[in-house]
Amino acid sequence: MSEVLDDGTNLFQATMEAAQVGIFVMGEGRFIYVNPFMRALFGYSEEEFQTTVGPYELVVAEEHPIVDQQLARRAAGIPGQAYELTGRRKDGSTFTMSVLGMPARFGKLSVSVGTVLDVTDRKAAESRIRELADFDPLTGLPNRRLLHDRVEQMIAAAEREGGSAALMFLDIDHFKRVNDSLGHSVGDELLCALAQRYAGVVRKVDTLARLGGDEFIVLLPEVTAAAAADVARRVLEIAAAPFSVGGHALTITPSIGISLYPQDGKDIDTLLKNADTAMYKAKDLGRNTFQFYSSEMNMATLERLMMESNLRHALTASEFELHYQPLVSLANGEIVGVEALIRWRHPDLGVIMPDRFISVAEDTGMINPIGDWVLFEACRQAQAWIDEGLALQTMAVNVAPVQFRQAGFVEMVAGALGTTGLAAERLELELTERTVMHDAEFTLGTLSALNRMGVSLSLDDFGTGYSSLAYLKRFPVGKLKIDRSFIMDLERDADDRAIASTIVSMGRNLRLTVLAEGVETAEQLTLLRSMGCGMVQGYYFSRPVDALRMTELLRSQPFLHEN
Ligand SMILES: Nc1nc2c(ncn2[C@@H]2O[C@H](COP(=O)(O)O[C@H]3[C@@H](O)[C@H](n4cnc5c(=O)[nH]c(N)nc54)O[C@@H]3COP(=O)(O)O)[C@@H](O)[C@H]2O)c(=O)[nH]1
Repeated sequence: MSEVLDDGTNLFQATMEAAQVGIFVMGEGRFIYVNPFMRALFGYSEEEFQTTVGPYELVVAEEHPIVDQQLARRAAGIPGQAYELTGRRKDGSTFTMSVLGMPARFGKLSVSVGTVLDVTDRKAAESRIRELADFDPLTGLPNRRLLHDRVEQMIAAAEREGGSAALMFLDIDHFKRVNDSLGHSVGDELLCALAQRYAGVVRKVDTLARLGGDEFIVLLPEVTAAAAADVARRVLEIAAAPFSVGGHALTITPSIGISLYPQDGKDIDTLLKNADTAMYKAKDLGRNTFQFYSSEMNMATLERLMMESNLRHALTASEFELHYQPLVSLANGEIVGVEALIRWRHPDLGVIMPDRFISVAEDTGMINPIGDWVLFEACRQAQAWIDEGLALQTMAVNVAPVQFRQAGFVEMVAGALGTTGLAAERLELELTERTVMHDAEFTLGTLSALNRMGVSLSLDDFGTGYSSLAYLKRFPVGKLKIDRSFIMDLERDADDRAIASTIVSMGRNLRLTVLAEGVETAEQLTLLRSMGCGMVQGYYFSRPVDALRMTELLRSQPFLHEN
């Protein structure tokens, strides 16, 4: 086929044969000329190129549309630019090639002249360079440069969407000793094994990077402090099991520092610096632990973690107990009921008040079994007092929102009453205004079912949320408890007096009992009585007391003379 182009000097032939690049001439979609280098590159003979092998045979099937496109452009006389394709040899093996085709004319013949280069090695080298630029060669993890990019991306997204993040600085305690005593290759192996374990703890969206030496970073986008603490705890756990490296069983511990975006820094350098400072705090505290940069976060998170891990145990270890506070009738000073209030008697920490653990119990789902226990225990105690002949009309029990909305709540209440023998009319469930108004139609169904059973319902913390008066009329509620915040300054604050008095009148008009919470002084009592409030509860009469003391109060009825 070379005769078509040969000017008779053999110069063309010699040049083509010496070229270390594939050169081809194509016309009407088939090869007119292919130089020896190109024939060797693809493994086809000159004859095969002349007869059966066209451009499609030289490229993997998925890239045929690109071939179509390029052929069309050359046919239209459009000059080409080098592009990359996956070449396919006669033996089926593939390689990356760079192809450049140009439209040309030889006499009357319109052709396309092109070159083909095998760029497989160059591509591999480029990717290796990229890898070296972005990844740590020992562990294959992102390096400082790539971490920098990821943090910047995270900050840009968080600024747009108001998100949060945590940056965790992990440093192996006494790593130098491993290198010094067992050599660097054992140290390197240990780092790789540790990196693999760390990788098992983080999510896909997180970045685990190695800064160098024994320093690793974990970037956790979209996490709360508690979730970051949870990850840190898991990192400590997974690092604890011994490593088997170079024939040695090695046990290591990390120290972890955590900085939070945006409160501890709004750029990578500040976040890294503060996480590093926190990591040193962790080392100072004896190592194998984590620390937040800000100390308040440590206290809050540690307390929460302690609560979370101890709450479940507390129930089975019978660490909860109920205290009771009298509900006093203003008509005659009689203790007509009691409110059951949970206490956690922790073996090391002493008595923990509900404000410190109820929200944790709600978040972890533990509120359901705890709430069930409270209900059962309160019913049992109420029936025990009644069996003793004590006049107890009402046992009031607090119900958390999550507990109220759990499936089977009504059945659980029925079960507690059935097991303990307490009459439903003696049980009063206290729900906050917010719980009740959250999903009013759902609430209405549950309240009605409880009401049909004979259980009374009371609206706790009344005045702090916002009740729809229309719903208030429809809900089968029997009592409003004026929130303590309105009673606290009753003597001094005219607004509080107006609010309390309005709630009392509204309750009376709706035929509801009104109870004022948090009564601490005789003056408050006098004011509430003048407003026509029906019931009171507060330290003025008694703090919450244990069952034994409450038995004495119920027996002695010491406030009858307060009337
Ligand atoms: N879901 C559940 N919530 C519960 C349960 N037990 C208690 N709680 C809720 O925890 C909050 C704090 O309760 P506690 O520390 O027991 O405080 C109660 C009283 O001690 C306090 N009180 C009563 N009188 C006074 C007073 O004169 N002054 C004053 N400073 N405090 C007083 O009020 C709390 C009772 O409040 P309330 O329930 O609104 O009637 C509290 O929100 C409890 O509801 C439980 O078993 N489950």
